[in-house]
This record gives sequence, structure tokens and C-alpha cells, in this order.
Amino acid sequence: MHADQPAEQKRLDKVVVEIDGQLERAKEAYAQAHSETRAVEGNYIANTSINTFEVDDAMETNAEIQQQRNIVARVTETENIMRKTVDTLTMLRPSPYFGRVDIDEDGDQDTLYIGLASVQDKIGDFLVYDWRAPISGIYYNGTLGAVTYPTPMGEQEAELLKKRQFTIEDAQIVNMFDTNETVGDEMLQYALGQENDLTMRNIVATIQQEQNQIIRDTTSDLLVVQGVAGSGKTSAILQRIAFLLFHAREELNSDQIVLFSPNRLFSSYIADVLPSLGERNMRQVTLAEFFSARLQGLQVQTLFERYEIGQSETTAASLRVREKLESARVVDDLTAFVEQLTPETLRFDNIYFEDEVFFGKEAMTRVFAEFSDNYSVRERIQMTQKRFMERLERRIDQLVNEDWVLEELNNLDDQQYRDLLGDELAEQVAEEEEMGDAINIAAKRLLQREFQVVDDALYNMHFFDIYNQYGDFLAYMAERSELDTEWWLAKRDRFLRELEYHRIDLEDAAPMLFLRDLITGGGTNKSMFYVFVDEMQDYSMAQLLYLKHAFPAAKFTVLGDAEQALFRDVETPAALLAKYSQAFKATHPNLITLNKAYRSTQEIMDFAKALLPDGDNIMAFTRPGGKPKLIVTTADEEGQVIWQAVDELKAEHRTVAILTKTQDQAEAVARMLRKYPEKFQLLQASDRTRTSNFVVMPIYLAKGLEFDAVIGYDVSQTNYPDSEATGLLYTLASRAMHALTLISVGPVSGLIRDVQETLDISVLGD
Ligand SMILES: Nc1ncnc2c1ncn2[C@@H]1O[C@H](COP(=O)(O)OP(=O)(O)OP(=O)(O)O)[C@@H](O)[C@H]1O
Repeated sequence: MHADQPAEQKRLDKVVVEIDGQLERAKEAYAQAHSETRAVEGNYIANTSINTFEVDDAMETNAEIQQQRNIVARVTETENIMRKTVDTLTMLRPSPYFGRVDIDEDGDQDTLYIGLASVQDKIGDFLVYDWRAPISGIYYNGTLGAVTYPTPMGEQEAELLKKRQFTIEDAQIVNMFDTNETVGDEMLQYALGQENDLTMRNIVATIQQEQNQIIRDTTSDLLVVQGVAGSGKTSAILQRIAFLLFHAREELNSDQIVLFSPNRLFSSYIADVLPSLGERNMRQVTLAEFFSARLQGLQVQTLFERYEIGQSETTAASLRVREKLESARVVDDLTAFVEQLTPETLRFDNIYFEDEVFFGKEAMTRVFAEFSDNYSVRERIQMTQKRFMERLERRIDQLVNEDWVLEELNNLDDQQYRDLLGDELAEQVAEEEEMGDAINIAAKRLLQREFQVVDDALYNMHFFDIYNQYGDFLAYMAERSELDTEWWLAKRDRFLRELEYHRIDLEDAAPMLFLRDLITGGGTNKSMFYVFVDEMQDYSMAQLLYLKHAFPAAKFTVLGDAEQALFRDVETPAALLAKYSQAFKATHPNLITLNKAYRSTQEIMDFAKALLPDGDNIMAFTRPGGKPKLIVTTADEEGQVIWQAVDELKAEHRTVAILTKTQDQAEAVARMLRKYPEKFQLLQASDRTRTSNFVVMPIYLAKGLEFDAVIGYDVSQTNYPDSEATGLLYTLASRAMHALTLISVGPVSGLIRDVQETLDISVLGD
């Protein structure tokens, strides 16, 4: 035991007593705030139900309602604050802190304890500092000696005298030690040696120096993180989000942060991290979901559907077409295409009202043609839109005095009438001396409501047929491409064919949306402040650029691992940064490279590294385990071999996954295990949650996930024939934390044969 442990425990006991006291008071205050809210709400409902139909009393009631609303808002806010305090203190109590630093600032010595949130005593002294406080950076960044930390007045210098780490459970110090490391190995060893469960944990107690740079970067407008498998990229960005929320509490909330994640399973896997840090989750979306929402009614192909198709049908020419559609240059092609559009080649569409053409496309074309082509197509489209909105307005004005309108008005009861006008207007109308004006306003409202669909269609520019226009763009590309004309036309035909089924290929989504936004001038959301893109290697440049266009006010953090690419060649981190910075026109780009892999044992990482041509760059964290196993078997025996491997691994580990190359193979494995005594979950792309500790799934769905033990099914030469599959095998191996077993049905893949010294091999059958 450390000599200081009794003294530290005594200090901890005191902190816990303080927390208990604060918790008790907070609970009381919360209970009081809660009942106050209930009372005020009750009162509010009682008050609002009086007099609102009697127009004479409406003004008075309205003022009263407003006052009541303010009271409700105030008490609800107090209640929320108190609830948050209770939650934070409850979260802290079992383990109030994990670190301590002793510093000397110009002769003044200070001891600081670092935990998940701040605790102050009665006189305002900090018993615990939030891990995100500027001064806490010392704990993560500094080794003993001279250190600096940021203050509003600039960098403050200090000397770091001591750094201590604690493992505290149930308010008892289980372990503590002093370290000179940034964050000592011992604690990390402990954290990484744990068996896994279904959701990711936070890593605040053991954040490493290079991860800390990602977390605390507040200046870059484009932060690119290239990190090897298991280097803590995902962990780092989640703690980064918590950090950003802490630092800009007033200006930023979690709804202004969006994370693009590879699939829904991943979303649920990471869902607990931010709440465990006392923060609300950011928004999460997959690329296909994002595109589908913007292309209402169309189902956008997912990465995985695309991957599965890629296994069967691709030719060099079709790949070139795809490459072009996915490149940054496609934006230039689209811009050029839009510039040369004329009234004749712009695809206007009818606007319908009750199944009849209300504004015809010919009229649209005529109006568009009236505007000078000194204006851009976008400006002319917007002017056309405005012109038709005015026409709609005029049409409504003409109809105001029609008998049928007045009759409809007469048939409204009081409530419907108020609904039609809205409270405020109803009051105004009630005050009008002239009855005729009131009826006019009401009639106009009625008509506006009636023609709302037309107004919406104009507002959303549905008078413009984006699909056929995009088809024309593909034909335009065909005309300009000497080599691939036929393939561009084939692409267009496929696009139009898929459209019949309300489907669209992933590679078409970004260019088509760009085209729409170039022509209509819409599509941007300025309220998003931070955009995170995980698994960046699976995004095309055109897709990333579309995200940049869609969120013009956001700072971007893109992270991934070029080696795990599903589709692309590996790029160096520097080349990646250059490419992204240029495309994003970033003013403060930053690249952070993580080369240390924390997830897997040394032996698993030795195997995974050996698969890669430049694997030597990867440093495995020294955590020993057994060598990965390779079992070579036959088609007759494979069922039995899988079964045995599962038995063995399940005996020792909590989470076990069988990873296959494709969905079909996952289903085949599931059939072989049909009679296995324990339940397992066969996962597919549409699944949102993992509910079992034992799963069967294709590798691409396991991206970003991890398991105590992994079985790699069928690593044979037939299944992984050439070096294109390297990324997949590497991803597969690096999902395993403690144990990895590979099964090959027939001769093993050459990729693995080349690195067989990293494996324990057994050959079964003939
Ligand atoms: N500083 C750390 N302290 C404790 N655990 C860590 C730390 N960094 C990473 N880990 C652990 O290593 C594992 C891998 O982390 P994470 O999933 O964030 O890596 P990644 O780079 O996103 O991986 P991949 O690209 O392979 O999906 C997780 O179990 C995580 O908890």
C-alpha cells in the first residue's frame, strides 16, 4: 500500500461527506422545485381554461397567460438545474476523482484533484476540478517539471511537483500510485484489461497526451484525425464533444453538434458515453439517413448495400464513372452544367392542386425566360419562384369575395374560427370597427390555408424536376467523356431505372443534392456548429464537400483510418490533410496522427500489423495475451470447428463475435449454429441495437465496434483472394480485445500465409 493512502482516504472521506451534504440539500431543493412546478402548471392550466372564447376578455387573458408562461418557464428551469445537480453529485459520489496534481506557481504550492465534475465547498474552494477545466490539462499533458496551462490572461507557467492516480470504488481508494508518465501505464493496463460489455465507456481517467490534443482543440476549423485501429479516435471525439459543451456552455448545446456514424449499431454502442460524463448526446445520423431525409421519399443505398453489390458487379469503366461522381471535381462539372442551362433545358414541373395543374411548367419556363441571362440560373429560378408566389397571392385576392368562401366561413364554429386566425389576429379582428375587414382577413386566411399545398410546393421549389435534371447531367457528362460515353449513359439509365423503385445509388446522392442546391440556392443549415465524421475513409470527397456545403457555419472534425478503407486506396496522413484542407478551404486545418493501438493485445496487434505493408508504424500498447489462432478445416467439418471455437472463447470471455465477409456468409454461419445451446444475435445493417453478448455479423457492420473475442470466419484464399481484402482482414483482427481465432475453409488466404509466424496454426481434416 502507498504510504499516503490512509491520509488520502481521510481526505476522500471528507469530500464524500461534503458531497453527501450537498446531495441532500440538492435533493430537497429539487423536491421543492418539482412541487412548485406542478403547482404552477396546475394553476396555469386552470387559468388558461377561462375566458379564452369570450373575445372581450381575450386581451386580459392573454396578458395573464403570458405572465403564467414566464412563471412556468422559470420554475421549470430551477427544477432542471436542481435535477442536474442531483444527477452530477450522484454520479460523483462513488468515485469523486481519479487524479491529483501538485503544482508550484511562483512559490505558491497548490494541490488539485481532478474528477468528472467540479465540487466546491462552502467558501468556494475547489475540492474537485472538472477534468475539462483549463488547469486540469496539466494532468493529461505534463510530465513532472515545467508546465503551462491556459488562462484568460494567456499561458500560465507552473512547476508540476507530483502526479497521482487513483482507482476509487464505492468511495474507497482501491489503488493509487504516483507517476511521471502523462497518464501512467498501470492504470491504462487495468482499464484495457477489463472484459467488454455492450456499450462503450468513457476514458477520462486515462486520456493519453495525443488524444488530449484532439479533445482540447478549440481553434481548428478542420481537424483531421488519422488513427490506427483501436487508437481511441472514437473515444477521443466523444470526450471532445463533452469538452466543447463544457467550454461553450452558453453558446453551444448538443443539438448543434452532429456526428455522422457508420451505422446504427455504432450509434447505440456509443450512446452511453456522453451521459456518463453528465452531458446530453449530440445528434447522430448515418450518411444514407441524412441523404434520404433530404431526398424525401427516396431510399438512398447504404454503404453496406453498395459494398455487397461491389462484391459482384464492377468494371473498370463503371468504376471510373463512379470515381468521377465521388471526386471533388464533380462540383466543378455540376457548376459548369448549371451555367449552360437554358429555359429549354431546365426541367420545370407542374404544380398541382387537387389533381389539376395549378401552375403549368410551360408558364414556368416562359416566366424564367423573361429574366435576363445576365442573372445566374439560381437567381432566375428564385425570381421565378417569387413571381409565382405573387400570382398565388393575387389569385387568392380575387377569390376572397366568392360566395363559396363566405359560405365556408359561415360554417365555422367559434373554435375553428379562432384556429383559423390564431389568437392574436382573432383579437385584432375582434377590435376592428368594420366587420367587412374582419371577414376579408378571415376569408384570405381560409384561402391561404386551402392553397397551402401550392404555397409549399413553390416554397420548396417542387416546380423543378431535380431527378430528370440530374439524368440530363449524366448525359451531359457522357457527351464530354471520350472514353466512357457508354458507361455514363448506362449510369443514367440505371439512375432512371432505380428511380422507378424510389431508390438511388449512394454515389448519385451528393451530386444530385449539389445540383439541386446550385440551381435553387437552398440546402444549408447554419445552426450546426460542429460536424464530426467518423470512418472518413468510407466517404467520398463529393460527399464530404456536400456536408461542408450543408453546414457552412460548422467546424469539422473528420477521423478515420485509411488502412480500414472499404473502397479506397490507402493515403498518407499528410496527403489526406492537404486534400481535405484544399477542398474545405480551411483556414486553420490541423492534423493529428494516432499511432498507438490500445484495444487489442500485443499478439493480436502483431498479427494485424503484419498484414499491412506499412504496419511497422503502428505501436501496440504492451498488453500481453495469447497468439491468435488459425484453424484450417474443410467444408465438412467447418460447422463443428466453429462450434468448438465458440465454446472455448465463451468459456473465457464475455463478448464474442463471429465476423464474416458478407451478410450471406453471416447467415450461413447462423444456420450452422442453429442448434447451439446459447442464443446469439445475427446482425444486419438495419439493426439498431446489439442485445446479445454473442453475435454473428459481417465485418463492415462491426466497424468501430469491439469484442473480447473474435472469430474470423473463412479466411480462405477463395474468400480473401488478393491484396484488396487486406483492409477487411485488418479491420476484422483489430475488433478483438483479448482473443482472436481465424477459421479457414480450405487453403488459407495468401495474405495470412505470408504472416503465419504471428499465429498458432492447426490444420484439421484432409
Ligand atoms: N486513453 C485510453 N484509456 C483507456 N482506454 C482507451 C484509451 N484510448 C483508447 N482506449 C480503449 O481502446 C479501445 C479502442 O478505442 P476506440 O474505439 O475509441 O478506437 P478507434 O480508434 O475509434 O478504433 P477503430 O478505428 O478501430 O474503430 C476502446 O476500448 C477504448 O476504450
